[in-house]
Amino acid sequence: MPLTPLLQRSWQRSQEAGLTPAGLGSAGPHASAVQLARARDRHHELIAHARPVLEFLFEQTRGTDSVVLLADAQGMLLDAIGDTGFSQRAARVALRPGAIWHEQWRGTNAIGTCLAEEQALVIHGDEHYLDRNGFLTCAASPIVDPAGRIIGALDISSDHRQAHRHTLGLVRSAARMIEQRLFETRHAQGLRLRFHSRPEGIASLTEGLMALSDDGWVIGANAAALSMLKLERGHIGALRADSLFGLDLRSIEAMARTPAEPRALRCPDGTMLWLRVDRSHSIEVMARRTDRQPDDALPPSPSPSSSDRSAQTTQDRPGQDDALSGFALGDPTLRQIVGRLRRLSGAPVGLVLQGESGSGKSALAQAVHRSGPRRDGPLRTLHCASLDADLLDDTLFGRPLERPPAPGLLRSARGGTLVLDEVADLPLPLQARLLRALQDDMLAPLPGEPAQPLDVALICTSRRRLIDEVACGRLREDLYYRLNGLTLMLPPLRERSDLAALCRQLLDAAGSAAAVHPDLLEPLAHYPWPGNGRQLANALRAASVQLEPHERMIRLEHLPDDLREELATLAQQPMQDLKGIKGGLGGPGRAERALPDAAEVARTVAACKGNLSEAARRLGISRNTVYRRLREAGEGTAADDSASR
Ligand SMILES: Nc1ncnc2c1ncn2[C@@H]1O[C@H](COP(=O)(O)OP(=O)(O)OP(=O)(O)O)[C@@H](O)[C@H]1O
Repeated sequence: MPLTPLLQRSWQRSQEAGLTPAGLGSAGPHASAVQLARARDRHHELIAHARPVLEFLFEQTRGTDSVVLLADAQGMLLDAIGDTGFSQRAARVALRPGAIWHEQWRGTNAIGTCLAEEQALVIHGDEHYLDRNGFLTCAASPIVDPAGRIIGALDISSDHRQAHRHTLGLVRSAARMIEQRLFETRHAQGLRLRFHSRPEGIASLTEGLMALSDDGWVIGANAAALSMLKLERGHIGALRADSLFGLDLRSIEAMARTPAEPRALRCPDGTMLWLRVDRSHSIEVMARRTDRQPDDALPPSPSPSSSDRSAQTTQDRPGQDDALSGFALGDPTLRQIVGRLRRLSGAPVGLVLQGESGSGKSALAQAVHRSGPRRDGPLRTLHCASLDADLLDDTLFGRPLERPPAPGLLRSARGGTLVLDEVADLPLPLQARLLRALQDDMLAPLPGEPAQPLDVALICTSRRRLIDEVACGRLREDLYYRLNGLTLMLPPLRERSDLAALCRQLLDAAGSAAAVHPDLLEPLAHYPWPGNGRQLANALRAASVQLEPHERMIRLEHLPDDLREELATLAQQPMQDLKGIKGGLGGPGRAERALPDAAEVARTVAACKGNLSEAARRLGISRNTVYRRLREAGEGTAADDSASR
């Protein structure tokens, strides 16, 4: 059978992974029930949107010996629906939730290969690398999120005698349905642009969708939009709508407010557009490409200077240009968080901010204070993890009997805000004392002064979930309920869709006029950022000082060595992992020697005193894989502490 170039590449990867066509008995990798539950929890949004589509596909294929599958971006099966008889047969080759169909484990197969090749495809019969999968014919399509990242794959697997030419089209369309649902949810509140070469293509599965941030940056686009505008994923977050459509944001917003007939527009590159505004304040744009040359790619728009941007922000969001708006850069989760904080503003409700180290909890706490009615009052912070019990007591409650008396933070924050950083690190006796003060809502009087009401807004931050701290006895339950009026979980940087905007903000804050080159945004978006915003801010600061005086764009070569190294490792994964373990081609089969599991990785990291780089070296895998394994084992938080080492 002549191999297509795609199959050649995939077979080559399978071979390099140490697989042999007759290999892999029953010992293929399979997530434990706990790991599967965690993965399903992590991907709950994808699963929720995919489930009705899976059911729809199942209806289309019912009675044809088929199973419909949903996988995550690593090829782990998250959901499956199929004909009972065939499902049992499929389960024998691990076509069931928890199995991992990444090419490195199961060779050429529709799910793993579509993820590796980033395209929809069919793998039929003996095109599968492993003989045992030869009875299957499978069609799969990647699923891409609004930020342009592949987040999973959809697959229909059938008995190879049931191969049908239309299956690939069906899977591809179904994947688009899921992507559209994700898009609508993630960008329900923002401005949305809809493109098509024909007016009747609007709202069809082939429409281009684009979402804009409040200040006009492109923060989401589906594959059709990128293809119609000849853009790449890296442009998401790096372009402004006005540079694409020749319309300033005010005009777009004005149209969004008034229902109107579609309006013709000509883009700067000659593309004809029709713009229609609907009542739900989304915008529909119909695009007709004119005689643009194929290589006439849209140039990335130059980033406006920070002064341009701040001027525009002030104009575009009257009354909203406060410290909190610095967190609404385009990521839907953060936008929702900011919305909830604005509604909370000034209410006497305890606020708890949870999130990984460096995800911006302290920065957000400061922004809450600066944007609320207590902004003119004091802002104080107590770092509960960094002081011993006596010092904490003195710092929080003061030393009233001393001459002069030391007031303590509870008193000095009166009329303002007190941030309790890592509140569960307060020793239990101090927690009891704090609870009493909060319940009394009064401060013990200083000598010669009357007792005073507390009058302090409390914000607690924690890297761990406070409810878990209660469960393990580190935080008093009664204090927890007193502190916890509204709990918000900040997303880790790797899950945010506003990386480009955050880079600009951090560079601005560092006083740098530099910008991140669009080509660099894609690798940065795939990096897991264990140190979150803190790590990004440091990397950008370090990179910006590497620029020559005539340079403005930060590129790969300007990044710190360790980050560059990790990005390079990441670019080579998963094959790099395999090489580290197997010593390249010809090594023993995957079934005999697997990647170290999460427990082994956790043990090695502990032996290396939390130094992830050293653990990676000892295990012969990349640091990024170490990090991923720790997260699988639920130990990401512990690793965060040492991740910057
Ligand atoms: N909107 C933002 N999102 C993420 N990071 C930000 C943001 N704004 C600023 N940062 C950067 O991230 C750094 C870390 O932020 P911050 O100290 O608030 O994190 P944290 O979650 O409180 O971390 P830790 O738990 O380690 O104390 C800041 O100093 C800043 O450089």
